[in-house]
Amino acid sequence: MSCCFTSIWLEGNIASGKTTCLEYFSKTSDIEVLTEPVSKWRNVQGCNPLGLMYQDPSRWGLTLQTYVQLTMLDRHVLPMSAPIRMMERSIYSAKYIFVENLYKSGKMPEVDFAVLSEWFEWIIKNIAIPVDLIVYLQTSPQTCYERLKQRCREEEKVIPLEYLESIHNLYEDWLIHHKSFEVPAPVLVIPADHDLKKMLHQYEENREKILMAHC
Ligand SMILES: Nc1ncnc2c1ncn2[C@@H]1O[C@H](COP(=O)(O)OP(=O)(O)O)[C@@H](O)[C@H]1O
Ligand SMILES: O=c1ccn([C@H]2C[C@H](O)[C@@H](COP(=O)(O)O)O2)c(=O)[nH]1
Repeated sequence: MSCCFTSIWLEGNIASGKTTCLEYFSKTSDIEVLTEPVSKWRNVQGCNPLGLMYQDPSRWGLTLQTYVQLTMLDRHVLPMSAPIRMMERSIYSAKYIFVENLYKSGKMPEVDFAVLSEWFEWIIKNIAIPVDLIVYLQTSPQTCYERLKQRCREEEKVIPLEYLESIHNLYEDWLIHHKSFEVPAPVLVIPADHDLKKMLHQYEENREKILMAHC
């Protein structure tokens, strides 16, 4: 990343508290916050690829993940409007976590995985996607399961604990154990099973590390 701009990705399991964390940092001047375009994934020209994927992943996984890849890329290439950008997830986690999970669990046909993989490889080879720091909100799958139920997003009512465990394991292999894929920036791990008050305290404690990421 250039010396004037800092790009941070906020990664973590479903309902780990990413949006809540971004809301907190959005109050800081000089920080631009980009949330995941979930509303688009729930409504593209009147269709709901997120809901379809949860109902029938083998049929609709490719459809959703193609659209996720496009909309995340669109976020990554948006010109920055502040010196620091905090962005919820990335085109990398879409591929390394969610596509990988569909494929590994036998719910994405080999041909769909191959097409998505070639698209992804082309994108990261040909389009600059800068990142200075990855902040990983590390939670237990059980915590996410409870928060997910509390949030009560209609499409996600079918998600079992095992799904969150798979996503968790893929995140841990990628960002903690460095066992699966390239990690494109240093990782700051923030334990995130705590209540909101303690989380806000931890965000304050880590503020400098986050904001000075490119220095
Ligand atoms: N530290 C926390 N303790 C308890 N509930 C939380 C905490 N952080 C977030 N939540 C709640 O959990 C749910 C998921 O949080 P959210 O920020 O939307 O997660 P994500 O963006 O990672 O999916 C929301 O209902 C939110 O209010
Ligand atoms: O590549 C992706 C990214 C996200 N999803 C799903 C997972 C959740 O149901 C929603 C949004 O995630 P949050 O963690 O609540 O922000 O989108 C996916 O299927 N594929």
